[in-house]
Amino acid sequence: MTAGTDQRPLLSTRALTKNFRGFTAVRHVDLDVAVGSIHALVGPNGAGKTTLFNLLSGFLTPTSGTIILDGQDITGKQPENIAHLGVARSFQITSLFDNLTALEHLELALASPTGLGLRFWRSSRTLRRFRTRSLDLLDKVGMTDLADRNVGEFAYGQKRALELALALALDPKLLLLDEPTAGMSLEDVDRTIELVKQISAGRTVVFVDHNMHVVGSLADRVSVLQQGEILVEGTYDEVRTDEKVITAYLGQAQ
Ligand SMILES: Nc1ncnc2c1ncn2[C@@H]1O[C@H](COP(=O)(O)OP(=O)(O)OP(=O)(O)O)[C@@H](O)[C@H]1O
Repeated sequence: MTAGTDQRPLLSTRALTKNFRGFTAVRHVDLDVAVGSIHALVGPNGAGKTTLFNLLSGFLTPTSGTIILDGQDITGKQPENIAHLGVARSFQITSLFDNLTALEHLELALASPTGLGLRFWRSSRTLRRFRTRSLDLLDKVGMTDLADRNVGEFAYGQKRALELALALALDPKLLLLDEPTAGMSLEDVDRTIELVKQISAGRTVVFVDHNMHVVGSLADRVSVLQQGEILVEGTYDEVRTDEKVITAYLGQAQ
């Protein structure tokens, strides 16, 4: 977090809980994410990270508990409403179209009512209104050269960078990144770390990643989840030396 950053939470959950037919995937989670911070969610497989992300972005409705965004209760709101309130999510599973160019993806995203979906057909004249902003977003993720190329030709790392640009199209207050470096080469991982640092300027980021190099390089705070609960929260150095965290990960290794 940069010096002088406001410490007020942009996002808070209280006793957030999600049950799936008797199984509790997220249990009484109290999470505070400071304005302007980069916050990592880590934990062994099945700890509840994806479920928590789905709750924060409205893709799942909590069984109980509350989610407050910038002072507003967003518990139980639909994903489109949450997106409108300034929360953007980049997905782990790619949702790009091979036969559209990078520029077309961004123009469509900007032209759609929520900025997220590509569901609405728009005339090319309408889309051109979004060209400058689209090029600006491509520039932010270092993809200007690829603007007119079909996404089908892109390498995996380039597709993930385009997804980041799409997530930025809404100019979100809060950016949720689901495993931004999953499946990447070492080189792409380092490029993505730099990219996330760059695009996080002026916004708040929550991300899930299994790669501890990524977590250590990016996160101001780290919450470690285990069996749906927050086991430990702190800086990367605090959590990585914590006995409970070491035991949780050793348990997984065994
Ligand atoms: N729709 C569902 N119905 C029933 N159980 C579910 C559902 N979604 C998730 N779960 C269970 O909830 C638990 C938490 O899953 P979740 O995907 O949130 O974990 P995770 O920390 O994201 O794991 P990973 O690191 O492997 O992605 C798991 O035991 C999973 O099987």
